[in-house]
Amino acid sequence: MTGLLASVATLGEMEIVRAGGADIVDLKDPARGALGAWEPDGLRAAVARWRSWGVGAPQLSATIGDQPMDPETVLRAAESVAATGVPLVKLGLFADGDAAACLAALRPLARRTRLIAVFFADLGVAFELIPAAADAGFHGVMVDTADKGAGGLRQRMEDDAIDAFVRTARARGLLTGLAGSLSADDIAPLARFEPDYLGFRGALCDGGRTGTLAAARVATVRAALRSPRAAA
Ligand SMILES: O=C[C@H](O)COP(=O)(O)O
Repeated sequence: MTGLLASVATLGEMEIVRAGGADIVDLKDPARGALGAWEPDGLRAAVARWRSWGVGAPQLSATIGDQPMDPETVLRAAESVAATGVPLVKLGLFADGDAAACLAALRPLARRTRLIAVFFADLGVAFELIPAAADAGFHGVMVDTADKGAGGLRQRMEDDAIDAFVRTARARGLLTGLAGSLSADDIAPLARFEPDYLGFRGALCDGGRTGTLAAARVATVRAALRSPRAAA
């Protein structure tokens, strides 16, 4: 079954999505961009909260912020998030620099932290960077959207290309995730491609992705992921 990655902006939201059955609790500040980062103090508090959950807890991930594609900058940001104890660190591959050099620069960190490279459907997905991420020791790859006002994943990327992304990544042993202004209606069509996770923020909130996360919305998405055909 495809799992639920739920992006949260506060400790209170962490508890809501944990109670709602999220498989990955993803620490992200949506007001700061597509991959907006929490402050280090907040990350440390979130790690402490996550550890207090004990056995059976969902996984914990965090984003490093929308960083320019400069290897030193990206490495520093990823190391600073990893240093807080977050076990899964997500970083975006933007179109403004040398993403391949950034992936290579992260190789030492990938030996001690599980890294997820996030591609952006609306910036153009460079398929050749999927094996580059695997070669650098990354744990997984996702596709998301960078411009949250410009349509969801399925408006910005053809189904065939989404399918090819998942298959290419899986063939390299990478964990796979799909996100990008997804709604419950996107679950059945995307579940067909059997990604490991679908990621959500906006659909979980009253008032859009910078609004208030609502338990009822989490329940709707969780149920649709359990029975995608019934939800179609
Ligand atoms: O990683 C998943 C994202 O937080 C999805 O955010 P979104 O549903 O608002 O595009």
